[in-house]
Amino acid sequence: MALMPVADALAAVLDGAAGLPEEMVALDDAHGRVLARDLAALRTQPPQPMSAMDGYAVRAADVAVAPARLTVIGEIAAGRPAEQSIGPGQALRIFTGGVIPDGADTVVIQEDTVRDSDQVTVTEATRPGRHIRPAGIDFTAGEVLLRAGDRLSDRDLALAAGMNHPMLPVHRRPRVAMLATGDELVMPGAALGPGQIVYSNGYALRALARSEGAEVIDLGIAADTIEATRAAIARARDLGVDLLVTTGGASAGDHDLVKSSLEAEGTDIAFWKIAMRPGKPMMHGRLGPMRVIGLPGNPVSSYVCAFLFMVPLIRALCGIRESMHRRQPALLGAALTANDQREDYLRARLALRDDGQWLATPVDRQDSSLLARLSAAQALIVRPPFAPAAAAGSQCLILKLPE
Ligand SMILES: Nc1nc2c(c(=O)[nH]1)N[C@H]1C(S)=C(S)[C@@H](COP(=O)(O)OP(=O)(O)OC[C@H]3O[C@@H](n4cnc5c(N)ncnc54)[C@H](O)[C@@H]3O)O[C@H]1N2
Ligand code: MOO
Repeated sequence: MALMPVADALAAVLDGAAGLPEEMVALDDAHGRVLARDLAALRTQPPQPMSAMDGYAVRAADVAVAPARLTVIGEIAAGRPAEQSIGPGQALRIFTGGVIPDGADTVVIQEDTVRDSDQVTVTEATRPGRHIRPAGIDFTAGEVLLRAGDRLSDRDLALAAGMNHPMLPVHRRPRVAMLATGDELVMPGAALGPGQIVYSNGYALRALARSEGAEVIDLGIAADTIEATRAAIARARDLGVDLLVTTGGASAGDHDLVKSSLEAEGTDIAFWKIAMRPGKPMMHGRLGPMRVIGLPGNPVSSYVCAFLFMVPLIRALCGIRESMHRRQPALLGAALTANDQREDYLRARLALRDDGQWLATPVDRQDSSLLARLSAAQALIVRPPFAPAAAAGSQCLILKLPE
């Protein structure tokens, strides 16, 4: 199979991916979830005109000139509206959030008054409408304030509560199974034998998938045999996950068994090998309703490919409207040589210049096994195939990595 352009590979991965079925969740469980339907307010906020200050509800005509002496006929607190209305020469003591009584059309703050038993002297003249929040100034019943495809922020939850929704319709989380392959892998903390490598990839990939809203099932590490790899693939299929992500065993070596195992289980492979660096031996396919992303084993390759392909796919399955990463302009912090046929994703440090522009400086080594450089990077510099040499200070495009 020829190397596939990155854009075509991404289109293939996202083909037909849409929000999973809807479920209702309580507000406290809805943070970061994606709304499955537009959400209209069930009430008007505020429902009636309310005072924004502690003071006195009065008739503006009575306090157009100061000082003005008025008779206090009662008190209004938040949640306890007045039963009486006010007439000429009268005032009602009111507190923040209290409903403006009939007859009143302005509020005088208590700092501008002197109280003497049931009399109050207003010391500053005022005008109509002061310190009154009109009914519906925030929103009105029936108004659509949150939309299908919005990922719910912390502020959105407060708004949804204010709209009087105790539960929200959200898309089901995608279930993502993660499978590592490689006889050389041992768990962190173990004593390593000759040639052994600490299993690291899964920690970044699982955190990345979870932070995008997926529920992750860890299938552990499969031994480098067709039988073990096939059994793990079959397990993912039987669990009914939406996506299986494998790492390692993707390239051309005698022990790279993922592609043949996927095919033996009946996976329809859409592509294998992309024109990108890092991450050339990446594959994608479908096994019935389960999507499969086969990531290369090199730690940087697996992460960069997961960031570029798995993240938009998880977002699409979560139901997010805009699932693609956005490239941003930056200035190059170092000169680059001309690129070859593979789209390059260079790990780079980011600095904000005094003029507000980002400066993206590639880390000193770009080998796809270097975890320390990946961890030090905050962005990827994207270089199209055959990009000409570029001078330090010239424009480039970056993708910011998660913080
Ligand atoms: N003849 C060729 N050789 C290679 C090619 C090629 O096209 N022709 N492609 C190279 C590229 S590019 C990459 S990337 C790697 C990817 O290979 P695999 O996906 O088969 O990965 P492995 O061989 O299984 O592992 C590579 C490397 O990464 C380590 N590894 C694997 N899994 C993990 C893990 N979960 N945690 C930490 N480290 C892991 C593994 O020990 C190897 O060192 O192939 C090139 N070769
Ligand atoms: O794609 Mo590999 O990731 O170049 O090392």
